[in-house]
Amino acid sequence: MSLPRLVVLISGSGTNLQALIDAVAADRLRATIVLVVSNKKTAYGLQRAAAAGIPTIIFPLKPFKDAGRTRIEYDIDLAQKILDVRPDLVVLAGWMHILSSQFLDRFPNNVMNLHPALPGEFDGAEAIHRAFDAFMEGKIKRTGVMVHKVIADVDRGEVILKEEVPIHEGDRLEDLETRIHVVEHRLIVAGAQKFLDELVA
Ligand SMILES: Nc1nc2c(c(=O)[nH]1)N[C@@H](CN(C=O)c1ccc(C(=O)N[C@@H](CCC(=O)O)C(=O)O)cc1)CN2
Ligand SMILES: NCC(=O)N[C@@H]1O[C@H](COP(=O)([O-])[O-])[C@@H](O)[C@H]1O
Repeated sequence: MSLPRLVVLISGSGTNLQALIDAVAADRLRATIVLVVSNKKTAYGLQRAAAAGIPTIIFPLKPFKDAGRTRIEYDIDLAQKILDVRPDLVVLAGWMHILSSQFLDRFPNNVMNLHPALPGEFDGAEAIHRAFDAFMEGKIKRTGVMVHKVIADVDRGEVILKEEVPIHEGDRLEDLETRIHVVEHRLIVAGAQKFLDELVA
């Protein structure tokens, strides 16, 4: 029986992609990563994929904008490139574009996102910084990480896994970022495996 096929979308360093790569190599994630797509040509995650022998596509939005084309057209082209490799699951691992319904309609119930916040808190970009600011204002004592299904409503899809992350007195932002990234690297693997197990159940 062939392994489930993952496509991973990135925009940056790719430490969460690396966690997936390492988990597949160590047989802690029963899947194969068949493609990595980045919207940023400078994303270090592209180097991580290449080092692991994983095909990559660099697909920036700017050429579409420069040609007077829309984000919807971008999303439709992006979806087709991904569909061409027949994924079982698309993982957003630091993918920093909001995906339109025209993209999501092509992937019913098999897009997953990692987000460094708890459900209903700090949706969107810069979640860790915003949580740290809320802590410094005395509003929260903890934040967290979640893996969720992706719907049009940003970061509001069904939660697959979540984990609280404490914020300690005296923490600097980088202390919280480090603590969160450790949880992310574990949760993205566990969340992908749980998602795949539920797909075949
Ligand atoms: N339809 C959905 N698209 C995406 C989701 C989602 O849940 N539904 N998750 C995000 C990831 N993400 C938070 O987890 C997130 C990433 C980026 C943004 C954002 O405001 N992006 C800006 C552009 C930023 C940039 O290009 O530097 C934008 O798209 O205008 C919000 C949330 C991935 N997509
Ligand atoms: N809203 C989505 C979001 O903020 N995603 C965040 O981007 C970073 C990607 O790091 P990486 O490129 O090292 O995996 C991670 O912290 C991830 O939670």
